[in-house]
Amino acid sequence: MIEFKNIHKSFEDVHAVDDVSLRIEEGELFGFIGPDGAGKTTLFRMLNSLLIPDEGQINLFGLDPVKEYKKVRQIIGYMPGKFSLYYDLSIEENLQFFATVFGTTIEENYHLIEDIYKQIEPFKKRPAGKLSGGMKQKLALSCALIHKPRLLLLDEPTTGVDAVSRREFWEMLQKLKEKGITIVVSTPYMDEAGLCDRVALMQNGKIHAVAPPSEIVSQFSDPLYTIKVKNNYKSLQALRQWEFCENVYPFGETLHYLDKRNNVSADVIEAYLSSQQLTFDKVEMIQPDIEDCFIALTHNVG
Ligand SMILES: Nc1ncnc2c1ncn2[C@@H]1O[C@H](COP(=O)(O)OP(=O)(O)OP(=O)(O)O)[C@@H](O)[C@H]1O
Repeated sequence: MIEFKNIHKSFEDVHAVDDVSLRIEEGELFGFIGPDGAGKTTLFRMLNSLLIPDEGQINLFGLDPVKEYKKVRQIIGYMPGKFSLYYDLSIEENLQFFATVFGTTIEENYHLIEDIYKQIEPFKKRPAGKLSGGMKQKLALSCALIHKPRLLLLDEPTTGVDAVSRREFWEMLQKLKEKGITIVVSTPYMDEAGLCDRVALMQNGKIHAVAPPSEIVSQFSDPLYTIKVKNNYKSLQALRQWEFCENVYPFGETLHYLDKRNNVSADVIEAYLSSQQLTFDKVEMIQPDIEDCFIALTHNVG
């Protein structure tokens, strides 16, 4: 079990992590979801003993990362946001290096990385600096796993990686979870939230919700509308000025709209848009996804 109790960390006047308390069970695939600057990296760096909290305690499988940092570093496989690889070393040399640092050998834990490593093994003599984003990511994951960690800590592992490699990466994480490794991952991509057992929605150093993704979505009870308009910016401004508007935001190529009244129909919204001389395709009630929930939870929160 991993437990954060009232964790605070500031950098001068920035509250990077602001009173975070939560518990992650052993064997979970747990995600921290939040935009840049939410505090995810700072939280991860305290968990793996690279930063000391200003206040609060962390319990990592019974260890205190401040007092027992040497033991903590042995049981964590950390993949930082910026790639951790040595670019002048080849694939094979990078892996060898990480195995040696942790006092193990590639052979000893090869079974753990086999599925991932065999995809890059044909290029094992190539320097890490000459690999594609997806290949670097697979190598970094292999390096983080080579000492058979109890916790795999992955800080934005899919940022800057193409869509196919992102999907493959999450499939690899599911397989590692089946092997009993606890996985804590951060991501700014809301669509990846649905692939975690539970997620924490984080912004401005605070956790706004912790639950399985399906539960977060099911708690969203307000009617939500999608509006396809010709001019998103003009329509956004007009809707924001409408007295009944609870919230409106761009969502892909459409707008998502919430009304202060509970029983408003799409026709009423269409009538308002027409009265403002705005051209639209249609207004439809839709089911929210995790991104809508994130926006709703953090709406009006400083
Ligand atoms: N060493 C530091 N010195 C000063 N400010 C910092 C430092 N590290 C982080 N911060 C600030 O703390 C806040 C949280 O940053 P953090 O890196 O933890 O967020 P994040 O969610 O990981 O986002 P990102 O993807 O941008 O790293 C940001 O405002 C950041 O500028």
